[in-house]
Amino acid sequence: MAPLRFSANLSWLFPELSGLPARLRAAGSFGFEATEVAWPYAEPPEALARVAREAGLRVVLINTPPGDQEKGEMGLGAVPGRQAAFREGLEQAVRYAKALGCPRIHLMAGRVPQGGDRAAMRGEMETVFLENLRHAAGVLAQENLVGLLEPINTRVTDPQYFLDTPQQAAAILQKVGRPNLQLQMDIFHWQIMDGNLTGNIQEFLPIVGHVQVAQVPGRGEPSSPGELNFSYLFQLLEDEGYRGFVGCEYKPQGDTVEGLSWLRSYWDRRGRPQAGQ
Ligand SMILES: O=C(O)C(=O)CO
Repeated sequence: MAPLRFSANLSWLFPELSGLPARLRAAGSFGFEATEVAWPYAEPPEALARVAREAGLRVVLINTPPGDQEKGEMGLGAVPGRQAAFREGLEQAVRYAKALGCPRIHLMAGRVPQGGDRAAMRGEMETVFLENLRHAAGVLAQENLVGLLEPINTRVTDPQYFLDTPQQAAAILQKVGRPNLQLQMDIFHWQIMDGNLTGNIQEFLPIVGHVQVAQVPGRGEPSSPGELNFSYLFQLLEDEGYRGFVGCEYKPQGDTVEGLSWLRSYWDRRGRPQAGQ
């Protein structure tokens, strides 16, 4: 089986470095071939693309903008009344993805609006999400881009988030029925919501376009103390033939590079894919 390919999530890694350019350089120096950034929008895309190129890095995932974070927004895809803002954010994300050569965009669903009742709003929010996803799939297809839906756990991380299980996301993807919309599997969130990782990974991997990892419950390195056996989970992903990227989206428990010893060990044991493979 081919070794897994890892991506440095620079919205989480290298917090000891200020600014995305410095984090890009640090990720390249460590030996990553790829990075992902939730919201790269504070920097001009061409400047970021230059730094990434100089660092020998591909950018493999960005998110649609969060919306008005001061009003508690965390994505707009399923938020009633925010369709125009979602479409504007999608256009911005597509501009950045094209400049960065980034093939995937996480289409953030967003939260049940403050004061709203999840059960009462579920139908309306799903209808808005389906409408926005059909639009997004068409826009992305023109640029040969993939849109991703990520369930985020509502037990701990984000109780108001609209999309919180792979079952819900898969049902929405089924309804939209566009091949360039896929599932973003964040193993941290899946463990917290349901456990049953072997069963869920095997069931949903065929529609997965990106994976992210962090230990549970502390959201630290895969090697940090916690519930998950990543030696087993990485082997499972290899055995199941997963060929996408695995995003290191975790909170370093100390110095980022020291905390990456688990990845050095993986590369020592499994070898490193050649860049561009
Ligand atoms: O919160 C997360 O896990 C995300 O990946 C948001 O993009």
